Amino acid sequence: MSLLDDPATCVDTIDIALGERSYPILIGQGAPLWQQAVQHFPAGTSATIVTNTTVAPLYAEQLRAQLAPHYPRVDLVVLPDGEAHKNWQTLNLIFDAMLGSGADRKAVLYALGGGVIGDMTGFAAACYMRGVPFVQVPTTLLAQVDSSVGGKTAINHPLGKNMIGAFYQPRLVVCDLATLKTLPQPELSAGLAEVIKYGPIYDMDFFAWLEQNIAALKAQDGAALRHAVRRSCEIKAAVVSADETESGLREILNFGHTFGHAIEAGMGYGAWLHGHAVAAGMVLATQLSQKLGYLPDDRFLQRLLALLEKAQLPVQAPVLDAARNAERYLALMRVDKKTQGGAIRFVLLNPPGKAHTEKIDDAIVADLLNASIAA
Ligand SMILES: NC(=O)c1ccc[n+]([C@@H]2O[C@H](COP(=O)([O-])OP(=O)(O)OC[C@H]3O[C@@H](n4cnc5c(N)ncnc54)[C@H](O)[C@@H]3O)[C@@H](O)[C@H]2O)c1
Ligand SMILES: O=C(O)C(=O)C[C@@H](O)[C@H](O)[C@H](O)COP(=O)(O)O
Ligand SMILES: [Zn+2]
Repeated sequence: MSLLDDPATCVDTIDIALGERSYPILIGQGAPLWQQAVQHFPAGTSATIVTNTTVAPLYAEQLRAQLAPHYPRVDLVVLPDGEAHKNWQTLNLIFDAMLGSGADRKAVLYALGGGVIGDMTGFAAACYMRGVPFVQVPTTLLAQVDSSVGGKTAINHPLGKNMIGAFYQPRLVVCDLATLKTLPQPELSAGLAEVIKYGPIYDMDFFAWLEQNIAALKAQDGAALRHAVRRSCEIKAAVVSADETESGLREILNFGHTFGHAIEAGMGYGAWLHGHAVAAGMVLATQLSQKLGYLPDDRFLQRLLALLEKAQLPVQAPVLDAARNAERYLALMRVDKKTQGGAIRFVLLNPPGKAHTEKIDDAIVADLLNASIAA
């Protein structure tokens, strides 16, 4: 499909190739999208829509109307909204509702919302009666370009982000671009951070396209958004299809996240949006790449800073501890899932467009943090 096709009717399909766990990502809007989506709904004895208090009044009835002809029963679970609720207590609300309504192991879960709902619903699907099918219906830009794809599901632990979870793939991802119209600006920016991430780790032509089109994206131009969602999903699909469970290549999707997750946990979950923390984390990871000699000069850093600022994203990481800031960051980052034998491993650029992961001495990272984060 080209950008010239009618955005109101065309539906893009991207396939995640994982053998028997393969599934399509459908990108479009309204009736044409859902006419295709229904053909991929998993069969089941019931459907349970999991959503939150913000998204339910906006889109739950629309989704229920799509599901009702296909399932004997459609249930609705409405969770509290926010990253602070991505925990065991909230996860249990899903199990309580499913057991209470008699959902059996042929039940199908539908995650309707952003990444928090998607990650928790996916984890619930992985666990309920040892595994039931689930479908992602992402309604934030971040969820459409990243979290709904690839099967990482999790809840947070006070000591670390996404620490309890499973790799568990959805059966289908349905990205309805029309839902983005109600997204508040800070959430749109948060999604743009993960879109921008795909440039330096994989595709600098896409980064250049983003530099040219950032104003259109911020203005929610339909064709620009569709291209950004499609290209992001293509890149994520290629990476996940090559390395489903992050034994190597998939780590590049964590660019900026070693620092970013420390910011989220250190500031308290919900104080910094995930995408905002990733933006500040990408700046630090780029500075680290430069400090290690992988970037010849600061030209890419300056381009990244300019693009993030135009996307209304933070470029300055916060102080987590006034007295011992670097030590606090290092302690939080040591819990990162990429850490091996106590050594923190960072995703670095070498050059922009290509990334690798490497153990870096604490002293080098502490120097960077002390220089980059004003006390
Ligand atoms: N599994 C993965 O691969 C992966 C990838 C990236 C991020 N994540 C996780 O995703 C989470 C962040 O996701 P997020 O940025 O979508 O945050 P979110 O899920 O908290 O959603 C952001 C806010 O937007 C609201 N919202 C959702 N859709 C809306 C709409 N259409 N209109 C108006 N409001 C709407 C939500 O209720 C919430 O208040 C983090 O927990 C992060 O760790 C996971
Ligand atoms: O899909 C992946 O792989 C990613 O790393 C995508 C990230 O944007 C996402 O935030 C993910 O949840 C982080 O994974 P984690 O394993 O570091 O918790
Ligand atoms: Zn992320």
